[in-house]
Amino acid sequence: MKKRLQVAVAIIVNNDEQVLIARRHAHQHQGDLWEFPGGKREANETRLEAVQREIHEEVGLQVEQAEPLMQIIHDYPELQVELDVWLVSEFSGEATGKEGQPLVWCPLAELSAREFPAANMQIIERLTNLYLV
Ligand SMILES: Nc1nc2c([nH]c(=O)n2[C@@H]2O[C@H](COP(=O)(O)OP(=O)(O)OP(=O)(O)O)[C@@H](O)[C@H]2O)c(=O)[nH]1
Ligand SMILES: [Mg+2]
Repeated sequence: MKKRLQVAVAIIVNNDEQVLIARRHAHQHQGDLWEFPGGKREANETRLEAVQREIHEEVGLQVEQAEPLMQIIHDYPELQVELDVWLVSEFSGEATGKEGQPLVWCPLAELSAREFPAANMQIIERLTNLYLV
């Protein structure tokens, strides 16, 4: 059986309609691609706690309020991921790459020009519709 990972990811949009993206390290799964910050949910954690913890650990922001946006199950050849995608409506702090990863506030209109893992395609489509229509 393939491994299945539950992954909490955050769509963090600022007042200039830019979304926070990070570049995955070369050695990671789906390396060198852009991602929305987040990571694997731990046992004993709710989905909301997972996204709050991951965002604090990876980019140093406090998630003050977030709403579930969508869930995506995607099969990579080597593993299956369940992306639990949150739209962060309120946050505080300054974003920094706590794990040495490059961070960019990317204008929503330019998201589709970046390379993301295949599982992210539906998210990009959804965001484009939400904000640019
Ligand atoms: N964070 C994040 N992971 C994603 C995205 N899209 C996607 O397919 N993934 C996949 O989700 C899985 C888990 O994410 P992760 O590597 O961030 O997990 P993590 O922060 O707990 O990493 P760690 O194992 O180094 O502690 C990876 O296999 C990654 O390729 C995305 O937009 N953001
Ligand atoms: Mg991560």
